[in-house]
Amino acid sequence: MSSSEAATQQRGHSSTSQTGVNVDGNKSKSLAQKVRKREKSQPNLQGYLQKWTNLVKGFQRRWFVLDQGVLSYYLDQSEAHQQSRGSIRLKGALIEHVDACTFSVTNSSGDLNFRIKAASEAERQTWIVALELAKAGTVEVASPAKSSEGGRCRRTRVPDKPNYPLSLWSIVKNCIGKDLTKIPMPVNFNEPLSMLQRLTEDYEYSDILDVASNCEDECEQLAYMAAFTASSYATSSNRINKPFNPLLGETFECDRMDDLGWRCIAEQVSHHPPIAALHCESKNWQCWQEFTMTSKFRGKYMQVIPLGTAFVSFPKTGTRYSWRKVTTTINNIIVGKLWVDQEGEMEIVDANSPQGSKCILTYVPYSYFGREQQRSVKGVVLNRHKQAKWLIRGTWDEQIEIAPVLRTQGTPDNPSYSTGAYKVAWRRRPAPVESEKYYNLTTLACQLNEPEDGVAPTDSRHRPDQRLMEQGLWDESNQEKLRLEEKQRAVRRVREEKAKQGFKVPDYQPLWFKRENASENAMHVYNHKYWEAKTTQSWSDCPDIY
Ligand SMILES: CC(C)CCC[C@@H](C)[C@H]1CC[C@H]2[C@@H]3CC=C4C[C@@H](O)CC[C@]4(C)[C@H]3CC[C@]12C
Repeated sequence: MSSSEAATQQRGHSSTSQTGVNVDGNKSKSLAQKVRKREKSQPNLQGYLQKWTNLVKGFQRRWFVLDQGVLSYYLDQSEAHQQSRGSIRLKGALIEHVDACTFSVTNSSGDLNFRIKAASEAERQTWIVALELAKAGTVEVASPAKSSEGGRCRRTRVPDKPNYPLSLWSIVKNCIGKDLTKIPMPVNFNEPLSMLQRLTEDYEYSDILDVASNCEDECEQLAYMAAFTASSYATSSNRINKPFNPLLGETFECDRMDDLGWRCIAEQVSHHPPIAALHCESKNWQCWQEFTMTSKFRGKYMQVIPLGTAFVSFPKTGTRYSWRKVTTTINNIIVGKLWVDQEGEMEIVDANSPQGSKCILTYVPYSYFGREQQRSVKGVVLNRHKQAKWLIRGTWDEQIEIAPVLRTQGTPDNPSYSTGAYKVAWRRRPAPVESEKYYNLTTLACQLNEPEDGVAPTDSRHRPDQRLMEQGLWDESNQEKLRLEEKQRAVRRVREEKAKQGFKVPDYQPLWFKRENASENAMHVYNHKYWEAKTTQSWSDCPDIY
């Protein structure tokens, strides 16, 4: 029996059922009546209960116990390890389903307890019933919060996507062979996020990096890295809208130090070809990447081949890794429902020594091995002597499991392994309720474009066409988009004119990144000036791009 199970039983509750919570039959009947009664006076209740059920569904293997007013969340042993920063992840999961302000999370010696803080008396009542339903017991829900504790209160959704049908084919049929970023497209196919914001979503499952940062075994660390790289594709399974192509000099900051433990800054450092540079930091790790892509539109489908490299460094273990992203294919451009696939081989290599250990991951394309293999990811971690040490299996849209290799048999060309037990290194959080109405955005994604005071004037959140689009004003947005693109072209023309007249005109100089040629592949790296500039609001060097 795991310790959590023991704890559960000690308190006189039995283990979880399918929905993660055991509801005593008789009790739930009377509670159901109670709910119906309350519902009459509180039409909102059903919504809360729906949210609650969805929340619980997401945690099938976990435990919920109500004890003296505190709803405790227990992890079984294997996950306790995986979620050493569980409070954050837990909070993240909860934020997906309920207003961020209704929760505060505390981490007490191994167990994770969360208290529910209601914003109003009505909401408090609602939670009492919801919790009673989930588990019989006396519940005490804290009274309305005076001020929101820790972290600020963030929005949890964006306006619904309006329905203005337009045929994609009618727009792109004359563009076969062209690059996606060069095809002029109305916002009807967009999502209300810039590519800078979309790339920031790579850190949605940053808790995997926190776990990896504590791995003493480099090969195990690499296995977690595999899970992390796969997790960044989760959203692409149902997000088939085009992010806004950032303007040259556009930036995006995302400071989630207070609740998620990281902050990220991104800048569009080149327009032709479009290149974005990102830098994300936390106390346990640092990540940076340069992203650029080539894309080919081939008629029925379109392929995006990302160029550029992503890096991670773990100060605690002194390790650094790098990898390149795999090819994304967007299918059914002409007819049918659009769908996205990932394919290719990804090598996560030791950035300190090329002879070091590495992880080889294969994103298996659809149709290769039939339906059961859809979206599957398989891989192996090799140590510096090329011996297999960990196996990785799973899918990029659901979960990744990892297991240590105990013995290798067979021939070098056709090895077979016996492994220890597989553990879940990453599991996707369930989609927020009704997200299909708003571009299938996750809660984090919704919060990325939330207006915020004090950010740079070049921040994606100030981009007017993107804001109008989010608000559903697509005609106005399309007009603005044309204006901004024209403004960008005008700046470029002036530069070209000057060059023609023999003036020496330097290329655009990024404000927050510098081009580094030290390594064999030149790339833009962070110059560590952004957050300092933010504290003093020194934005005078920012270009006027909107
Ligand atoms: C014609 C229109 C509708 C096509 C839309 C294409 C969209 C869905 C494609 C174009 C470029 C793609 C992105 C390319 C690279 C990455 C980086 C990776 O770390 C996560 C996925 C992500 C972010 C892809 C998501 C899907 C994407 C945004």
